[in-house]
Amino acid sequence: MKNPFEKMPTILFPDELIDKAFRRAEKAASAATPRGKPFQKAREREELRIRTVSQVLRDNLRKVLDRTPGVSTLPPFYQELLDTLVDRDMFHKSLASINWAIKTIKMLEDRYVEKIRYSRDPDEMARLRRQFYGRVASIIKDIGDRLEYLNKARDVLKDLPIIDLNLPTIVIAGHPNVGKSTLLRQLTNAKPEVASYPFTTKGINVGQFEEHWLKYQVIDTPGLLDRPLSERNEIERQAILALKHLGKVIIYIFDPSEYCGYPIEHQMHLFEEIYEEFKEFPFIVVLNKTDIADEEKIQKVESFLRDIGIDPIRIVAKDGTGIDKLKERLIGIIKPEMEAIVLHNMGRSLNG
Ligand SMILES: Nc1nc2c(ncn2[C@@H]2O[C@H](COP(=O)(O)OP(=O)(O)OP(=O)(O)O)[C@@H](O)[C@H]2O)c(=O)[nH]1
Repeated sequence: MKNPFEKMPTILFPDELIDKAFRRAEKAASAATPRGKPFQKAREREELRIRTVSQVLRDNLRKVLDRTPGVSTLPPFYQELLDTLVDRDMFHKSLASINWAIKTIKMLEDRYVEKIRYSRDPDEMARLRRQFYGRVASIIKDIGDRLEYLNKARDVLKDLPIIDLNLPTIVIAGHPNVGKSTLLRQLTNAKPEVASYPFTTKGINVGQFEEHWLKYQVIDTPGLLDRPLSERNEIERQAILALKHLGKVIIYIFDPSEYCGYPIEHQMHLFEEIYEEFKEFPFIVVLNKTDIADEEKIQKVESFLRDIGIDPIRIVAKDGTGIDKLKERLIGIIKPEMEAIVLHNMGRSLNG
């Protein structure tokens, strides 16, 4: 799945949109070759102007509606992100007002075409057509603020991360510099794609790997799961909530070498916070940089973890040591769940 907002079109300013419609109408009217008496020719031209203006306006507005996903149809991950970035209520109201405008313009079109059909006076027809122009122009101006709001929302939303919501997702956490991106590269065997994520200047790193015909997605969100809760603002908390809709397993990385710049006591403290925050998730904890770490520090972290029932894995992300074991553990957690989902879906399609 792609970013669901990727196809949202830019919307013209109200004046531009109105001008465009009126210009098209003039072009259509002058290209037409109506036949009959003068009042019949005039009628055909005025009718054509009205229909064209209505069509151009409605087509442009319809495009916005068609290419903007309805909020309630979005996966929870994107709904959560939407809430942090734009006002969901305003977003919804803006779309509703476009819908209203489309219907009202169509209604006016039909009404004015009918009025013109009853007339035999070209001057009156022109007056009616101008009246129609005035009314549709004011409808477009009325929704101008809403259109502008959607334009701004689009600029923000089109940059949301491209994450495959169908893949089981593994989220990496741990202090800065403990080796998160090194592990991601090692696990996914590919240069991770850096997608922009609205809460960090660094972007989100996304990579995938395949094992036993199942694809897995690994993401690292620098700046998000590497600091204590108290240092996070409201938006970051919301972003973490969004991650919760996405993740299946958390890999937490310790750096017992302390080369990352954080003493192990700090790392244990952050771990406790993240462990608490994601308590409904399975955790896999790795001890990285065991090639350069003191055995004593490694054991200290290990015994801290074992006390809370976690069996950590020693790795060296830089050269791949321990990665196979880590993958095995990941697959052991995710695969049965994925298989259960596949069986469940197969059962459903067989029964229905
Ligand atoms: N000796 C050793 N160094 C490692 C290992 N894994 C990572 N490093 C080094 O640790 C440093 C930090 O690694 P990164 O992968 O950039 O760490 P990070 O957690 O992604 O950092 P941020 O994205 O800034 O949070 C780099 O210089 C890596 O080369 C390891 O297993 N052993």
